[in-house]
Amino acid sequence: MTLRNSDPREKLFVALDLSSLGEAERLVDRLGDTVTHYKIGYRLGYADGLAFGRELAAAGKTVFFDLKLHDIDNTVREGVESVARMGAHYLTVHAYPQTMKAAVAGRAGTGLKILAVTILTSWNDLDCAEAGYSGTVSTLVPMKARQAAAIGIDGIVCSAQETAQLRAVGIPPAIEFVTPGIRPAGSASGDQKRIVTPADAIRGGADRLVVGRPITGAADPVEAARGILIEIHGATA
Ligand SMILES: O=C(O)c1cc(=O)[nH]c(=O)n1[C@@H]1O[C@H](COP(=O)(O)O)[C@@H](O)[C@H]1O
Repeated sequence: MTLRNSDPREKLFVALDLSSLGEAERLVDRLGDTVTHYKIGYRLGYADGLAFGRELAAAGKTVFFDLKLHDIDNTVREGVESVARMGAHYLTVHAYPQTMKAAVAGRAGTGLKILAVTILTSWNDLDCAEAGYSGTVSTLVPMKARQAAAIGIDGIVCSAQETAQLRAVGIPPAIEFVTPGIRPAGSASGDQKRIVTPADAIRGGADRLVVGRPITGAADPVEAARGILIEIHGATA
């Protein structure tokens, strides 16, 4: 294992789900070198966060734009081309075959990695049924992950509850497993329904953990991030 791969910070994306640029800048300053990987989603992204993401990338941070794209092929491909020019490292799309194919075409020749969101970690089997799916989480996530792998997607977003099963059904190690729904023991689950602790996520084969409120909502975010990094380090083989 290389030194770089053994740095637990490589495995933690902090979700900057904050309401303003000022708040995000203050948190990033406070976290300093403790955190190297950031995710920017709807809340901050639509509040000048995309330009901030570009600045973070220029400052050497790894930046994940969580835009969860899903639209007609042309719009997805051209949108991905624009994101690739912003210097972000990761971008999410929903794991529908046409959307994933368009995203892979849009990022061709760039360093941008496309992550496919399978079934949201805030969903359980009842939510899948309500949305019109005939399958369950345990059948839909592998189906979508296989489709993503065949299309050439770089990573899969799922719960860490599913990662071991996905490797067992042949999703190759080159495809990263990026897992939200991470909750340190004793922390509030909020709207997340498929939660896993940081240590169990790593032991189960997650490559990267996405953590928002357990860090952004903590009285001491630096201490919360450090606690999660210690758990990741302790669980890394
Ligand atoms: O694509 C994502 O990042 C994502 C997918 C998913 O299935 N579940 C999920 O929670 N997320 C994101 O991961 C973050 C989780 O935040 P917390 O629940 O606050 O830790 C949020 O920014 C979500 O938008």
